[in-house]
Amino acid sequence: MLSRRRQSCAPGDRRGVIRSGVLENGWWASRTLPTVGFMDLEMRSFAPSSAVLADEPASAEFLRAVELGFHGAGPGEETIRRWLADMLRNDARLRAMYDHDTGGFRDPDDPVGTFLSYDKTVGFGDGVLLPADAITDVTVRATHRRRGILRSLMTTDLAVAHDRGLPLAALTVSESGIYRRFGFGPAAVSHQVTLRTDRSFALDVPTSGRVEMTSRADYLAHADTVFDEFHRRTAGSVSRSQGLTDALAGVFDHHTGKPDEAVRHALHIDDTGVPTGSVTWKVDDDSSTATVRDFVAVTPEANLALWDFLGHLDLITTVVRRRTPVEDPLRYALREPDVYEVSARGDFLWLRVLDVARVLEARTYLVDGEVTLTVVDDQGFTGGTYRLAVSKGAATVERTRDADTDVTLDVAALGSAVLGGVPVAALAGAGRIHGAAVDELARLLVTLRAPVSLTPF
Ligand SMILES: CC(=O)SCCNC(=O)CCNC(=O)[C@H](O)C(C)(C)COP(=O)(O)OP(=O)(O)OC[C@H]1O[C@@H](n2cnc3c(N)ncnc32)[C@H](O)[C@@H]1OP(=O)(O)O
Repeated sequence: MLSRRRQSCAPGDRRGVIRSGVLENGWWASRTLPTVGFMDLEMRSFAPSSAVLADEPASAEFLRAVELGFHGAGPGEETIRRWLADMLRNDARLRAMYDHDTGGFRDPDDPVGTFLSYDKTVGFGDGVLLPADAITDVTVRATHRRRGILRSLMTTDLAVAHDRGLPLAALTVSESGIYRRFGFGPAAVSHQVTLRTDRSFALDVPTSGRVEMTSRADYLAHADTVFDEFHRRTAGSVSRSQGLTDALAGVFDHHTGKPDEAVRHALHIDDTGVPTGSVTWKVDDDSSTATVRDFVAVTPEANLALWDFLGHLDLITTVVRRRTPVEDPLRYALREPDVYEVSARGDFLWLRVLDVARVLEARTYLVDGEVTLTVVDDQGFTGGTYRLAVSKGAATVERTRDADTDVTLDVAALGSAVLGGVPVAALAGAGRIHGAAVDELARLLVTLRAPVSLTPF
């Protein structure tokens, strides 16, 4: 049951308040937030119930507002219809803020704030997948920024996720300075790689399996299976929606909604005949740069073979790949490693722990040991002291009233450290983790591989 309540701040009140509230599955949130200006705000939470655009004007306006927030040229009707269908398939939760004080210059049904979340899974490696509140499409109209609208939407969404028992929230960021205050920490780093593929490009190790360039349809027949296997095996991986797979494969162009015929497709098939890698790319207008749109390798063999294939495309002298794992083995397989340049680095996946015990118990450990952690959580979801005991690679985590804390960290630092994406020593050096047992925690949280996410959302 969803109820809508309208709140306002009094005209003329230059230090007024927004009181935002929403009743959802019995949950009531009410927040008082500092703000300025004249606003008559209402937060609505809703979900599309149809993929027919005409039946879903609020969802369509929501998507148009998202495009406005990201300075886009505006998605065409066909794109909106596709995203609507995807939201429907994925039980998206839309939260939008409306300002009814339009002065007569704006449609009051155009959202001034948007926020979308849906349930995904985050891989913890070895087949372990934890449910997560995946947050995206966060925008606030340029005229309404820095008045607490994002804070209001985020606080509501996280509280609902926590109440629903989700152990994690996840997002990718447009700017890195925004989300730590809400308990998110950068958890999986990724690189943009610029590969010089002139005559100096060559591997000096053999590759295995075969690479086939395919039609879009043949590619799509295998892409999900390849990704699902990668996701199952990989800590840090975030599950994908059909809409994302389709968009990366060029099934539709964001602006026109029509197929993007310039997108090319290839699969890697291993020596036993199983597809273990998939790649899509597009050649830029200069005809000499190939930009990778998607690159999924289940095995190191698939990774090398797909890179080798891209590196040998005739006429192409540069291959650019975003979302490259930080521990990409390619560099070490090259005859001349300096053709491989890390041209950008980004904190790609951010995690917000909502249930400390479930998250720490989900991963495996290389060493045994014990440590008592105090987690500081300004939003009150997870704060407290926990005893982490690891035996034979598995953790047991219990809340404790034990005053003897070994280590204190804020919840954002826990999000960064939990999958081994940011070393505990670096977080301690940054002053985000402290206490007598920092080294013991660092030893416990060490992982064999850095986490990897290949899912933009
Ligand atoms: C998960 C995603 O979707 S990532 C995409 C984020 N969206 C964009 O980048 C689109 C363009 N930007 C925007 O739409 C808006 O500026 C937003 C959504 C980033 C911020 O919305 P606002 O309503 O202005 O944020 P709000 O006023 O609630 O600010 C909350 C806090 O975040 C801080 N903050 C907001 N934006 C930024 C920013 N760009 N950089 C650093 N801090 C920021 C505020 O100072 C405030 O801090 P405080 O409460 O601790 O003092």
